[in-house]
Amino acid sequence: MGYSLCVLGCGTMGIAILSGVIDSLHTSSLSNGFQKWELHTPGTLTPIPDATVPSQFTACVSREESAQKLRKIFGALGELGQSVEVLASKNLDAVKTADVVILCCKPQLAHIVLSEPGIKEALDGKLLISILAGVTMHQLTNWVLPTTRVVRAMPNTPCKIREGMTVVSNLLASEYAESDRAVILKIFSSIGRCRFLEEKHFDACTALSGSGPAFACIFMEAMADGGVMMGLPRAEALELAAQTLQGAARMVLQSGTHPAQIKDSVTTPGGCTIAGLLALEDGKVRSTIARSIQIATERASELGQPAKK
Ligand SMILES: NC(=O)C1=CN([C@@H]2O[C@H](COP(=O)(O)OP(=O)(O)OC[C@H]3O[C@@H](n4cnc5c(N)ncnc54)[C@H](OP(=O)(O)O)[C@@H]3O)[C@@H](O)[C@H]2O)C=CC1
Ligand SMILES: O=C(O)[C@@H]1CCC=N1
Repeated sequence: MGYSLCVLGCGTMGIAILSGVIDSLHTSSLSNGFQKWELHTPGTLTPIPDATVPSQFTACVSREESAQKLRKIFGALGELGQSVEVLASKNLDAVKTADVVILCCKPQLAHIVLSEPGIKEALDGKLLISILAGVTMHQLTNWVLPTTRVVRAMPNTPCKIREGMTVVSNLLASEYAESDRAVILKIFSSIGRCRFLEEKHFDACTALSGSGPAFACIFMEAMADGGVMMGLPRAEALELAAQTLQGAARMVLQSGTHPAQIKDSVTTPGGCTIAGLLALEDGKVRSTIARSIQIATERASELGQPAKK
């Protein structure tokens, strides 16, 4: 029916991706792994298996303690009819039985994980999706056999609630490019938005959307703090801040409204919004936020690279 998906290094991001994908299988009409129905013989509808939908899941970690935690997390998802096999220090067994592998370990461990005896061979002819910040296609393709199809993806933590943003590097030409693209789109579109971009943009994407939830949450927390300063209860202040950011973001995404237009429409002449905006500008908020993306991009480019002497 479907294929076997292995998450190699199932920590924060691995859990976010697997949880989102399994949730999407449960809630979508594709949950049975069939794409559509076909009229084979008159009056008989036969399901066509969807080869882009995963149906078996493996999560790999290094420590048994982490495996125990994952079994609890994914045990709950088992009630949705999907089970995840959790393995500690058994990467080779997992990769051997997988069709598609998502590499989610720390960037500095990538080479060690991929050089474990037998892993290269186990990845032969398979699709390897790396979500590691800073580890380049050039490095990854050097660490596997030429027959392994490698692609980079940069997702973010909201994948866990299927509101993620994932950027995927353009696929290398191969006879599998089209089917790989379909598999990748199925995984990452099921847990949020997904778009393809050239690899040269990856460090910037890592900073903007990969790290972005952390930056957005600093802004959100600060807005809530301001509300608390002015006497709002903490919980309500946070709800107001979060829903306001979500609303503004949805206006941009859904109707294509430019952020400056939204800002202008909120800003009544002589009103309170312009007073607040000027205070923000006094604090150089725009350059501070833009510089944080610049600095994070520069740091992303160093991750997974040999330390400079
Ligand atoms: N966090 C984020 O928001 C994002 C992270 N990324 C990228 O995702 C990757 C993972 O980040 P994150 O999830 O935060 O990190 P975590 O530390 O949460 O997860 C790393 C996982 O790797 C496992 N691991 C360690 N050594 C091995 C090994 N030898 N074999 C198999 N598994 C191993 C760990 O298991 P154990 O606990 O047993 O050691 C752990 O489960 C990084 O490369 C990062 O750049 C990309 C986008 C967003
Ligand atoms: O902080 C990091 O290095 C990772 C990559 C993007 C988000 N978290």
